[in-house]
Amino acid sequence: MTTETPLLAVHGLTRRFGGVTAVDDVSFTVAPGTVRAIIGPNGAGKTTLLDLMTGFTAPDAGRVEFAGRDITGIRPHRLPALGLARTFQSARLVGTLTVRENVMLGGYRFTRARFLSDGLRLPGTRREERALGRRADELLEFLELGAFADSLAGELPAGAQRLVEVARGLAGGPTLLLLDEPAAGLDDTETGELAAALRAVCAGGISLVVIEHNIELVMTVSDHVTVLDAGRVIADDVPQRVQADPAVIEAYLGVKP
Ligand SMILES: Nc1ncnc2c1ncn2[C@@H]1O[C@H](COP(=O)(O)OP(=O)(O)OP(=O)(O)O)[C@@H](O)[C@H]1O
Repeated sequence: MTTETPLLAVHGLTRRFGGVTAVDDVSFTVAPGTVRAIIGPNGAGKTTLLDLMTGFTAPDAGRVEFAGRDITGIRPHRLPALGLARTFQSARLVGTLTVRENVMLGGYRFTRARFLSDGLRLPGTRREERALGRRADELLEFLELGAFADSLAGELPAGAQRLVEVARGLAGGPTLLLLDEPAAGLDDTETGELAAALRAVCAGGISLVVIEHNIELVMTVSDHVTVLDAGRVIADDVPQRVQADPAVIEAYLGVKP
């Protein structure tokens, strides 16, 4: 891969559900160490697009390349080993586990061999677990969450929980992390802290794709923004230009500016 090669390239992705084209010929790229936000009104196709990029849904047309390799239709559990991780709106933290344990969960590789060695508690497994714990502590320090490592995740404020989800996403050492509405339910202060953390992650060389409704977060963290409406890309530009784009304003507000 050359420095010009995008880390992620989405070409003409299309997915229909009956008469609805949820994602309609969508293309974009993500360069190494950059942030691309995907925004759009409710029902625009954002979640379907994320599912298409991560093998949870098969496309009717188009393809996805990651680090120069075609990953279209790949089984989702194979992605972490390639360096692609994802957070889920529907899979928040395990409230009854500590923050450290939650982050460690993101680093496990669930294979048949692993299942057996874990069950037998072999020495290699214990070594690996200690390494995962150290990695979790490093990530928590990096995200300024070290003081919470032994707290139960369910007892943390919403903003800190969302940062722990980012740490869990990073635990497997991805080069690309896809975040599904990381700012949902956060107040302005918490959103600002999340934005700073995401910029720090990116400065460390990790690329991000962020699906988000919170425009404040999108404007602060993104290098590029893709705007979807009814499955189609209606804008693809830097945040300042997207914010001023008449088609984007119309899609969001339902009025011509
Ligand atoms: N499994 C499915 N079966 C039928 N229709 C679906 C399915 N998944 C999504 N759709 C439809 O595809 C379109 C895009 O949905 P999608 O959830 O991807 O949008 P979204 O931008 O993520 O919306 P939101 O912001 O509300 O989460 C919608 O019209 C939705 O009803």
